[in-house]
Amino acid sequence: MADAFNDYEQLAVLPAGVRDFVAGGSGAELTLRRNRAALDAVTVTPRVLGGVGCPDTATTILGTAATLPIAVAPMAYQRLFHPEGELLLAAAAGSAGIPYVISTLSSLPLEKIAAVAPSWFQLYWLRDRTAVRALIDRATEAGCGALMVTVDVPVMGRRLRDVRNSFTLPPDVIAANLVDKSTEAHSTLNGASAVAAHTATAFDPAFSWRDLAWLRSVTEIPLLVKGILDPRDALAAVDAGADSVVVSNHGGRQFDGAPASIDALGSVVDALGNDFPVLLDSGIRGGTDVLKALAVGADAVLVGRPLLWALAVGAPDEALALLGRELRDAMLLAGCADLAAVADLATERNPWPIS
Ligand SMILES: Cc1cc2nc3c(=O)[nH]c(=O)nc-3n(C[C@H](O)[C@H](O)[C@H](O)COP(=O)(O)O)c2cc1C
Ligand SMILES: CC(C)CC(=O)C(=O)O
Repeated sequence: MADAFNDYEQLAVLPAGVRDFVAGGSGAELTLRRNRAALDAVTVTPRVLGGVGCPDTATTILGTAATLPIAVAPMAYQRLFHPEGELLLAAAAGSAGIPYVISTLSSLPLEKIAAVAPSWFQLYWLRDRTAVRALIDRATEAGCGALMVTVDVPVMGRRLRDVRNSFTLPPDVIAANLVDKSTEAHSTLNGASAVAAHTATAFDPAFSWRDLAWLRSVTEIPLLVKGILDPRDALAAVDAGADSVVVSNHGGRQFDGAPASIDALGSVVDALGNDFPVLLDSGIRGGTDVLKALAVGADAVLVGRPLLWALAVGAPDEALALLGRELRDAMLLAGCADLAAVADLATERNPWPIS
């Protein structure tokens, strides 16, 4: 049993290459580290004597009712961490009452995952437009409640840990949704990362606003654009028909030099206005981080790596229960009866970060 949501990284027993694939970032991992330093540097001034008692964490995210302002971030290849992979994590999300986001690169077919819990589908933009269309249709048919299109991976960031490890997927972990390309991440060329080689052939590096407008024209499903950091791009996403944006630097795995997501959040919220739904990810490691993100202006967060470590331990349900408890504790300590009160808290970026 873990004591804190962030404990599972220590508890997980995984091959070194898999551990590095999860923990690593791109380049010198500056943005990866910045995510944590910036969240640590945010201070929130608590309110007192509000008679809170039992804080209410319930919300609605893009029309989906959720018990917490949290969704499971889309993450590829979850059978790397547990034989049941996506099914176990999605079921835990379903029991916790929060949305699970199925990755384009899930290691089980999206239909099987959507059958165990209310899910959204994350879309990577493939060179093959017919394949993109097929994924949208399959996700819709499977009952996915929203489409989250990822816009910060024209190509995978150079993950030096994966390159140095010549990281490849084991034979039983496949990209189950991609009919022709499901096993391409299994062999390396010249000691490169096989995952990087696969995405370089599969993903369209020229993905553009015009494609996003096309996507909007072919589906009425709620559309989230994941990977926004600049307020001008946030406005362009809204122009293209997005229903929400996810402020994200992909957990420091893409452009190494990007700001921390929490530092980019304020200007995006200012540009879009308080009523437009904005999500955030990258660096959320506990209930206090969730509260900070909401106090700075997010409506909800995506939680990433800690849930993969928890999956490896076989305890994603316990992890989500802990995260919920941490959020309720943080709300009580900060004097917030509900999430509207969290949005009203005063925040500052402390010039003397703790670490
Ligand atoms: C192992 C791993 C796989 C990921 N796969 C995807 C993916 O398939 N699609 C996607 O949009 N983001 C993917 N991401 C990024 C996450 O959705 C999220 O943006 C990131 O993990 C947030 O950072 P954090 O984990 O440090 O909180 C992946 C992240 C990790 C660690
Ligand atoms: C295989 C990758 C493109 C999946 C991903 O988004 C990531 O590892 O960050």
